[in-house]
Amino acid sequence: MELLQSPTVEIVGIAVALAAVAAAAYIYSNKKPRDCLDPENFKEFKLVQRTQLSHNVAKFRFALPTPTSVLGLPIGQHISCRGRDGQGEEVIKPYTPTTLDSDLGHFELVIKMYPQGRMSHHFREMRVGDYLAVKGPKGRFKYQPGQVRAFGMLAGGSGITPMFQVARAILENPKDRTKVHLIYANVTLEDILLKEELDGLARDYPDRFKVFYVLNQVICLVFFSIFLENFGSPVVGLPF
Ligand SMILES: Cc1cc2nc3c(=O)[nH]c(=O)nc-3n(C[C@H](O)[C@H](O)[C@H](O)COP(=O)(O)OP(=O)(O)OC[C@H]3O[C@@H](n4cnc5c(N)ncnc54)[C@H](O)[C@@H]3O)c2cc1C
Repeated sequence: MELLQSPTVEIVGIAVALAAVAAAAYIYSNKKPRDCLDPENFKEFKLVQRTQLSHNVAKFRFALPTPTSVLGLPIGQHISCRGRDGQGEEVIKPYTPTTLDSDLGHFELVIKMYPQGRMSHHFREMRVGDYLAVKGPKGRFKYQPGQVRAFGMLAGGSGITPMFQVARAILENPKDRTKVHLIYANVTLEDILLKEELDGLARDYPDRFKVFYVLNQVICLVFFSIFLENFGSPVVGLPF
């Protein structure tokens, strides 16, 4: 009893308690959020939001286990998604999320659904509350900041999603000074995926990001404007 009441013991006790609190706070603040992907096994993620972007394109948002969880996908890599086609047969296809690990608690896929596409059928049928089986990360390419001075990217249709993922990661990293030039081809204006987001990047990072849209139906006009923008003078003698 006497010992417990001694002021020296009390001070030591308080110091020990404070040190424990400080250590806990340090460990908590340095704890890396747990990755949710498993490269060997499919894991199920719940569809929490589905937004139709055009007649055949939709954005799917899937919840991660907690609001602070991260998917854990290295920049430049993709995931495998498993579903069932119109005949009920299993189908597995690769997709690149448009979200990064800086987006906590969820990940998003922008999917173009083809009328006869097998996995397209699965996504077309998915409703909020359904689960998607996902495995990953997959792929050999992993982006490291400063890897190159500038990226020249060429994408068509839904091939934009890997480019968007890498471009976003580069541009949103204030320590990365890499430049990105993207030529993005589609059939019509309505087919351009993520246009608002790409235009947003071009607006926010004018010195580091340039996007050029190429359309089948107005291809000459677009090449003409690309030429004007880059060389500053009208093109003479082109065959159109
Ligand atoms: C690394 C990577 C990332 C990708 N990321 C994305 C992404 O983020 N978003 C995205 O939308 N796509 C992405 N893709 C493409 C995706 O993997 C699929 O290829 C796409 O969704 C089509 O798959 P599907 O099973 O629906 O079509 P499939 O069944 O493979 O059909 C492909 C095409 O053939 C046509 N077709 C199929 N059957 C017939 C038939 N009997 N007769 C005539 N035509 C037919 C379909 O209409 C379609 O045009 C990515 C691909 C890769 C390699």
